[in-house]
Amino acid sequence: MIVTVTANPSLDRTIEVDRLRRGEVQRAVGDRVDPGGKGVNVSRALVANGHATRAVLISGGHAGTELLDLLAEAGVPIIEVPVSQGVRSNLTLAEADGTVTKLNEAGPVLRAEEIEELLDAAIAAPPNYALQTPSSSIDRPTAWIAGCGSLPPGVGADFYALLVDRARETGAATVIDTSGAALEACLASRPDLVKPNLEELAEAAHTPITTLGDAVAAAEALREAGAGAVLASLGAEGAILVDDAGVWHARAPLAGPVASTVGAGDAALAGFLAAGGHGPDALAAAVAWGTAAVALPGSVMPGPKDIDLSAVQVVRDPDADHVLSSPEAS
Ligand SMILES: O=P(O)(O)OC[C@@]1(O)O[C@H](CO)[C@@H](O)[C@@H]1O
Repeated sequence: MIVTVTANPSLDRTIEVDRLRRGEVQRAVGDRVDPGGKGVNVSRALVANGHATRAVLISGGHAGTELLDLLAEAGVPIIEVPVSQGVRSNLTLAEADGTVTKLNEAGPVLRAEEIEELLDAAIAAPPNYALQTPSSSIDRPTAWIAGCGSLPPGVGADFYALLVDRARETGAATVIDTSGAALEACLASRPDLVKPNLEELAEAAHTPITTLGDAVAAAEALREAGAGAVLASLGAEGAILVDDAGVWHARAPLAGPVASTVGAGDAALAGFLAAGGHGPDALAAAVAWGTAAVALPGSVMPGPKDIDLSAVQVVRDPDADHVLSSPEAS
């Protein structure tokens, strides 16, 4: 069972234009609405591939109602924590050449009691972690709590640190996918895994990253600060996994043109957890799921027919001098 926790979910609106011309009135050539927020996307990807999950999220306002309706349509089991202000809407402007401009709202201001209810809901679902995960087998956990995404106003940067501390009491393993102060603050609580993208990794390690060696060194710095393992998504360059057992790099060729990079990192995390959340096979799954997501519009999550594990190449101790290309958008 993989429980995702999204403190700042969103209704993701995607507007497609041939080419964005700032300051002009333009007609969209396409549009779509997806349920959004990083943890929500991880749960959507898991459901699309037949894995057990629950999405714990806040809900409120018209956007929140629409978000819950879309999740029900997609068959995503949810635990909602009603809040007084409305869930945000995030806007993606997608141009024909693959350029993506993303405008994310800050999100609703949460009250102290709403934050507490969200933490309680995360820990309460499901109630039988201890049965699923003997405390000594954290290397191969069967239950994960995944805290994903930005934190809305009113939520302290220590939210994920609190989540990790409380999750530990349940026997579940923890993964945190966030950025900035929230990522740095969670490390002291020693999450089992963190999943930054390239920019988030560089920011958290306070170092520029231009080569694979730089990325591995930054991941090691996050491990020294408390993370058990680091799964870093590197956009077109695939992903690296750095843990107690070693360093691996995996990548896969794109199957077709880039439709949308939004949510690709979330699909990658879902693939990693679905494949056991540990080791090079899980890394290969992460890259297969993430690569499949890039070929799909908006933040559509890939299903089994989209995912090609055989196209992924995994290398142990990759070439540290390899210069990385484009950063990931998410
Ligand atoms: O503002 P955050 O929480 O960092 O990111 C939110 C978001 O951009 O992440 C998902 C893609 O990863 C989208 O569904 C959503 O709009």
